[in-house]
Amino acid sequence: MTLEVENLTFSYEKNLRDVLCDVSFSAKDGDLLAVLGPNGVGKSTMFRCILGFLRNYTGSVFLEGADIKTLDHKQIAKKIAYIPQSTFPVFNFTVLDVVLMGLTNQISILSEPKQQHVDEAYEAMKSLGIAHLKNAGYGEISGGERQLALIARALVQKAKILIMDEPTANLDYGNQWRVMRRIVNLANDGYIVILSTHNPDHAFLYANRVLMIQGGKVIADGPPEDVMTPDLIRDVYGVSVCIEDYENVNRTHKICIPRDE
Ligand SMILES: Nc1ncnc2c1ncn2[C@@H]1O[C@H](COP(=O)(O)OP(=O)(O)OP(=O)(O)O)[C@@H](O)[C@H]1O
Repeated sequence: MTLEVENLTFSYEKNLRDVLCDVSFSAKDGDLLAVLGPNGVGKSTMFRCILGFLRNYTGSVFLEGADIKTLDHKQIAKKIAYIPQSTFPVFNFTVLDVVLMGLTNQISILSEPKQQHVDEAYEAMKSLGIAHLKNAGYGEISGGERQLALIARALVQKAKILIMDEPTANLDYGNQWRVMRRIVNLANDGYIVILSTHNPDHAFLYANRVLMIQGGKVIADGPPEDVMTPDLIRDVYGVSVCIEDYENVNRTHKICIPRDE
């Protein structure tokens, strides 16, 4: 699987400033790409373009060589699963219903799901520690639990590319580690994972590549240790950091995963 983004340029309204400007990058099997950048620089907008939600951009997005604009949402959903930043519920489905939506390429949400699909959804929920919530209303669980439900929904979709918009933003410390470990395992299994995060530790420790975005432009793309220098972080975020703590970390995927309790 390959994803190629070429010279992506987008503005929400004609004659307004470009939110994305000439963004180019590519990702291949096994990449865990962390997209970093301050609030409002265009990370979610870039994801929406890649996913085909926004189409009036210039430039191109190629999914396995096919221009994404030629694919409909179902075709895209077979290859890309998306975890949105907002977990706000629109309808009060049960948690199980929401997770089953990840299988809508295989089942109709209007018919009764097969036991096999329910089992699959249940296993995904169990692996994320939310199986006990299966009959709870999606609108009646916490923000972190909703985020885990959306991750479970993406997992059952079995798409080889996962685009995750701040997937750990609502999670407690333990769940952050568990979800990051799961993400790393997926990348080790050959999935392409592209995630935005405001947690530089996650990017530094787990990603094999970091894309730094500022003002809608990619200002750096490379291994974390090359991109996340104190100078660049000061330029982008206006804060001084010390990265010495990471110096002795063997930043390979497997070693940085905390051991199971
Ligand atoms: N629907 C919209 N209509 C007009 N402008 C929008 C819309 N959505 C986002 N924007 C603007 O586009 C810019 C980029 O927003 P985007 O959500 O992509 O940023 P982001 O990097 O994901 O930010 P954050 O880290 O805060 O989530 C911002 O200036 C935002 O105000």
